[in-house]
Formats: sequence, structure tokens, C-alpha cells
Amino acid sequence: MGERIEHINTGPDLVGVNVDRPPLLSQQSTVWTRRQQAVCVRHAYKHYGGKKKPNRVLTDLNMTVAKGTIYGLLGASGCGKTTLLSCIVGRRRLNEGEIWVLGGKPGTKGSGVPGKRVGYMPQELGGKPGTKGSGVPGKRVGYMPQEIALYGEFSIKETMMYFGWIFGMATSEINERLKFLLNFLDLPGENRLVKNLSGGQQRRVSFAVALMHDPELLILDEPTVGVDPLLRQSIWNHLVQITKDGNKTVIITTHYIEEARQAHTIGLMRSGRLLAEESPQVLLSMYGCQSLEEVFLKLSRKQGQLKKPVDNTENNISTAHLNWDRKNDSIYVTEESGVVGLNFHQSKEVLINDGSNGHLDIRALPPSPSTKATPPCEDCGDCSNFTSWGKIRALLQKNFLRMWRNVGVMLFIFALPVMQVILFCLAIGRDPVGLKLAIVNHEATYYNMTYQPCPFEYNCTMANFSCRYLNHLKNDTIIKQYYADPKDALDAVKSGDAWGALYFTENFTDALVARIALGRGSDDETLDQSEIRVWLDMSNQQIGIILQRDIQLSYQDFAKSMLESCSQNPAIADVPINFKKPIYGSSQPSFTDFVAPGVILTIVFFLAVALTSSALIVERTEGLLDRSWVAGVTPGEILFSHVVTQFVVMCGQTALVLIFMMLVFGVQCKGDIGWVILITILQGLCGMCFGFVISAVCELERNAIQLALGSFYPTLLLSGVIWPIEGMPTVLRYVALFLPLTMATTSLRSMLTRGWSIIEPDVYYGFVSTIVWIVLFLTISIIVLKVKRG
Ligand SMILES: Nc1ncnc2c1ncn2[C@@H]1O[C@H](COP(=O)(O)OP(=O)(O)OP(=O)(O)O)[C@@H](O)[C@H]1O
Repeated sequence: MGERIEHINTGPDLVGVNVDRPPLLSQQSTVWTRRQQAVCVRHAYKHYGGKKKPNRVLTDLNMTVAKGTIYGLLGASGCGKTTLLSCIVGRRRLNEGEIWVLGGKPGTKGSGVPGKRVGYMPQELGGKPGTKGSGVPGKRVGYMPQEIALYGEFSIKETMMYFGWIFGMATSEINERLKFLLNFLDLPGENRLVKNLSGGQQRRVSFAVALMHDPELLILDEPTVGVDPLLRQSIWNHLVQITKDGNKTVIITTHYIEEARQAHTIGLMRSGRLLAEESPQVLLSMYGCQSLEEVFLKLSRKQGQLKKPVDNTENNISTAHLNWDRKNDSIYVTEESGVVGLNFHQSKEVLINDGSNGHLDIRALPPSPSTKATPPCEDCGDCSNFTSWGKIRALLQKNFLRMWRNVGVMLFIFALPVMQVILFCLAIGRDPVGLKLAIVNHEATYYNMTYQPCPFEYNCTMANFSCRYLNHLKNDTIIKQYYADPKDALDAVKSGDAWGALYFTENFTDALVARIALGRGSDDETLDQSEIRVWLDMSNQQIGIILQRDIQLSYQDFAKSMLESCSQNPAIADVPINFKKPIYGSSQPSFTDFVAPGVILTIVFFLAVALTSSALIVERTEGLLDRSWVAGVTPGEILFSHVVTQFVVMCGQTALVLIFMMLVFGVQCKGDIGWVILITILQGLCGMCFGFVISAVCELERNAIQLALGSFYPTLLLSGVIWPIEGMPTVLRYVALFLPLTMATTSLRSMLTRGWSIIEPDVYYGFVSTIVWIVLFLTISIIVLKVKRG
């Protein structure tokens, strides 16, 4: 059944839309009328959780808040008030239904300001009523969430500056407003830190933030909790005052039901529905109650008695449904609210005869100040899709100030990489020293003594070769422990007292001389007796290999020295493989040289992950992110500000890491230091962006920490930092290649040890892969943040 609009006399000045009203079509009238409300919610459904087990919070809820009024939203804890408000401010989206806020839909682009800049196009001419932006989130709305949602490290003044700049206010304007709010809300000195204020004072600062920019729509979630009765009254007086001229609208939730008497309209909410939407006086007189609490109880009982209403037009328990005995009277309703009753204070009241044939009978649309044209939005960040300097300045200052105020943490942040580099350079890659070797030398004269001088001469004398050889064993690496019996020496190794056992036969020198002299004519016994027998504990690969190396190199040294003493060419002792000077690296490469590039990047990458992985979570759990979003800050702006702040910190960390690695510990850099610095910084950026992904995905800080720590080892192990990826199974090698650190490590290693320039594929692949990862991580973060915000 269509609605008949009998009288519409709003005129162009009423809404600031300088166009003729469209033809009287019910749909247009509906949309048009919704736009004239401060807030209009229709058939709203909202649930949390999955579709299988949804937690239904809003169920076919309708709500109408006229401009220039105070709307008190009352209801038991958990009935969905905060959820509804968060949908109104654009923080959450409904699963079904529509919300109109200040003439547009929250979360849509554009200022939504009714004025010359907003044209009205009838739908039949192609206009899309649902596409006009509301400017919400943005500066048109002031939102005070239930949580304190303030930065504890900020003073009151800094808090105001931050939000003021976000709202695009000038500093002088903010100062002026601050003075008024300090006085009005009886706040302590402007330089007091928020964290040092009492709970009630913090709530008042939070309230002040919502009032700061004098918004058109104030949404206050329990602003009077913890506020003394006098101040509560003064807050209410202020709300009444600001709504008086009809330009401002207030939606307020409170658990002090009686204080809501001062509201123009009260919405009584229960189990995700509005039980009634009336002026307090009407509610009291309708139910013959003394207090609003009694009314609420009565209505709640009635709702319990009614079977589940299903029809959209009957979804709310209206006074009509409650067998109100004035059912046949002409009563005011807010258009299509589904709530029937007297609603004296709403500016867009329409008079409807309940017994009519369903036609909408608009008799009175008195020109109300509330419908006065709002000044066009000239400078608000929401007018364009782009950011504003004020917001960026506020966000950057906020981030730096937070860091500065946590100076201990900052010092730690800079000391940590230095500590890691120092520990790495001192603890990794050095040759082990003091390795015990159990020696049994049956050739030496006093072999049955556990310690004995082992005499030999540095000439061509063919005697006591064993002693001469032992003299070549590095004394700093190896501690020689002499045993009389080979069994004892082996027992020492078995019991862990020595890393290996060395045995020289009784006639070692003679056998060795014979072996050299006879060459291929040597018999088995000669060969056997001329051997130095070695049993090593190879359970520790590094120590085992070092002992093997030293034992062999010592023999080479011994042989050369013998040949030299006997006026022979010492080169005869060399293995006939001549390792020339390496093309890259040193002929005795250290493990440190191999690991250092990967370690530099790992330190920078994971420090950046640690810095950012909880940045957004902390803000989100404290309700600060919500507040910034409602103020019109976009996920992109938030990410940008964090990227800039963390980038500065990361540059400092990178500088420290490189200085300590290269200047203090002498890690070689044969390539261009500029490119080395660049890839290190890019890796830091990459880690930062990975941190943002973690921060955006995880709800809880502890999950973020788990994810960051959990990703550390797989990345470290697979990126070729501590072992070449060439040693991995083929499939794993391909996986490794796609990790953010792998190619970058190869690139840095090539620059540091080979001195390669950017034109080499091994080098520029590292840069390309890092940049791709940065873009990928940033995109994922923004998408996740947007989805979550939605
Ligand atoms: N993010 C969320 N995820 C899942 N459930 C939620 C979430 N936020 C709220 N809820 C649930 O939705 C219901 C309504 O919560 P809401 O915070 O809107 O109630 P409220 O009326 O504001 O309560 P109060 O007066 O205590 O603040 C509650 O059952 C709550 O547990």
C-alpha cells in the first residue's frame, strides 16, 4: 500500500538543498525524510561470530533521531547499545538494514553536508539515494567510546592537540576550546598526564575530546560513569544548551536511567530491539509510572509476554502494540520508525492517523532550526579522499611523543641491536680454544710418565719426529694431555675428558723415514708404524673439523720444517693441489664472514617486526584506533604515520648495526656501502610491514608475539643465513627463495664479500624481492585493516 504525502513544506532553505522537491513518490519521500534526520536506522540486523553460530545483537531495529535533539539510548547491559552506536559512527557495518547519518550513509565517501555542494537528484532521474556520503566517520561526529580511549603518556593538552589536529582545527582554536573545556569539565591542569588522572577525570577528558571540535552529532557512550552528580548535571545542562538552537544532536547512553529524563527522546532497548522511542514525559504518563526505570520494567515484561514479532512494521514493541488505550487517537510518529507514539521533541514529526489506510499524512513539518543548512565543509579531511596535513602531523607527533615518553623502552630499542651485534661477533665464528687432546707417545724416552718433556732438535736429525710434530700443534687451540697407555687415552675421550686421542708408535721416526725413503716399496708394517693414529670425538662437528684441520696442517708444517732443515724444497710436502689466492674471500674463510650478512639483515628485520607487530594492537585494545577511525583517520594514514615513525627508529638501528659490524668488529665490506645501507634499510622496512600484517591480523598482543616469534626460526633457518640453501632439499630450496630474507641475504653477501655492484643479478634480485615483499605486506595490512574496520 502506498503512502500518501499530503503536505510537504520544507522548502529549499530547510535542508539547504536548492532544488525543487521531487515528485511525491513514496520511495523518494522515504529517502528524503530519512536524510533530514540526524540518524535514521531501518531494519537493522547485526550479529557477531560466524553464520553457523551467530550472536545476534541487533534484530530488525528501527531508530529515528531528529536533528537538534538529545536522544537517550537506554537498556540493560549487553542489549546492543554500543554495537548500535558503533554502526552509527561507521565503525561497524550492519549485516542487514540501513543507517542514515546526517543525510548520508556512514562510511561512504563525501562530506554528506547538506548544502549547495550536495545536489539532490530524484531517483527516477538516476539519482542514487544511498550513495551520498555522510562525512561520518569524520569531523561531523564527536564520539566518546565506552573505554577511556586516551593515550596515557599524553598530557591533557597534548591529547586535545592530537584530536584537534585530526579534526583539522587550528592550534589557536584548540587552545581556546581547551580553556573552555578545562573549566567546564572541572579538569585539573592541562599539563597533567592522562595516566595520572583519576578514572572520573579520565572519562571527562574523553568527553572533552568528543566535544573538542563542536561536532554536529555527538555520540556519547556512557559519559557520566564515574562523574559526580553535580558535574553530571552540568554535563546534561551543556547538552541541553548545545541542542537548543537545533544545530546539534546528541545520542547518549547511560545506566543512570533517571538522568535521561532531560533527553528529548528516549529509546528503550532490549535484546537488540527498541521497545519504545518516546519523550520521557510521554512514557511516564503513558504507563502511569513515576520513574523511567518502572517504564522500562513494564515494557520489558510486555515484550516477554508478546510472542516473537516478525513483521518489519511490527518489529518494535510500540505503544500501539502494547494495547495502549489511546490507540485510536491521532499520534505523532517519526516516519516509518515502527514506533508509534507521541514524540514531541522531534523536528520531523509527522502526524499520522493510526486508523488511516496506511497513507502517510504529513500535516506539520514546522521549519525547525535543526533543519537549518549546515555550513559547507571547506577544510575537512573527509571532503576529499586524500589525507590532510593536520592529520598526518597529529599522527606523527603522537607516535614520536609516545616513544619519547617511553624513554626506557627507546633506549632498549637502540641498545638491543648493538648488543646483538656484539654478542654475535664475540660468540660466533671464532676458533674454539683449550681443546684437550689425549696423547700417547711410545716413541719418547719417558713414555710411561703422564707428563714428560719431549726432546727434539730443530735440525736434520732423524730422531723423535713425534715430538717435533707435537711441537707444531697449535698450543692455544689444543691442550696436550699425555697418557701412558692408549686405553687410558681412549677412556679419556669416551668419558668426555678429551676431544681426541693421538697415538705414536714406539719406532714412529724410523718407520716414517723408511716410508719416505722406500716410497711405493714400503711394506705394510712400515706404513702402519709410520702413522699417527687419531681417534676423535666427532659428536661436535665444529670442534671435530677444527681438530682434523689442525692435526693435518700441523703435519704439513712439520714436514716442511723437516725438509727445510735438511736443505730440501719444502714445497715437496705440499699436497699437489695448489689453491691459489681465492677470487673472492680469503683462503681461510671464517664462519663469521659467511653468517654476518644474514645476521645483519635478520637483526634489522626482526627488530622492525618486534617494533611494529604490536603497535596497532595496543591502540586497538585501548579503543584508540576506533576513536581515530571515527574521527576520520583512514587505515592508510595510520599505517603511513607508523611507517614514518618506525622508519626513523629503524634507520638509527641500521646505522648502529652496520657501524658495530664493520668498524668495531671489522666485517669486510668490499662493495658499495651505499647499496649495503639501502638493502639493510629496505629489509628493515620489510620487517616493519610484516609487523603491520601481524598487528592487523592479531586481536591480542600475545598472539602477535607468538606469531612474530614463531616466524623467526623458520625464516632464519630457511633463508640461507646459517647454512647455504644449496644444502636443502630441492622443494625446500624453492620455498626458501620466496622468503623475504633469502635473496636479500645473498645480495648483501655478494656485496660485502665479493664486492659486487647493483648490476649483478644476485645483487639486484635481493632489492627486487625486498620491494615486492614490502608492497605485498603493506597491501595485506591495509586490506585487513579495512576489512576489520568494516
Ligand atoms: N566484538 C564483539 N565480538 C563478539 N561479541 C560482541 C562484540 N562486541 C559486543 N559483543 C556482544 O554483543 C552484545 C552487545 O554488546 P554491546 O557492547 O553492544 O552491549 P551494550 O548494550 O553496549 O552493553 P553495556 O551497557 O554493558 O556497555 C553482548 O552480548 C556482547 O557480548
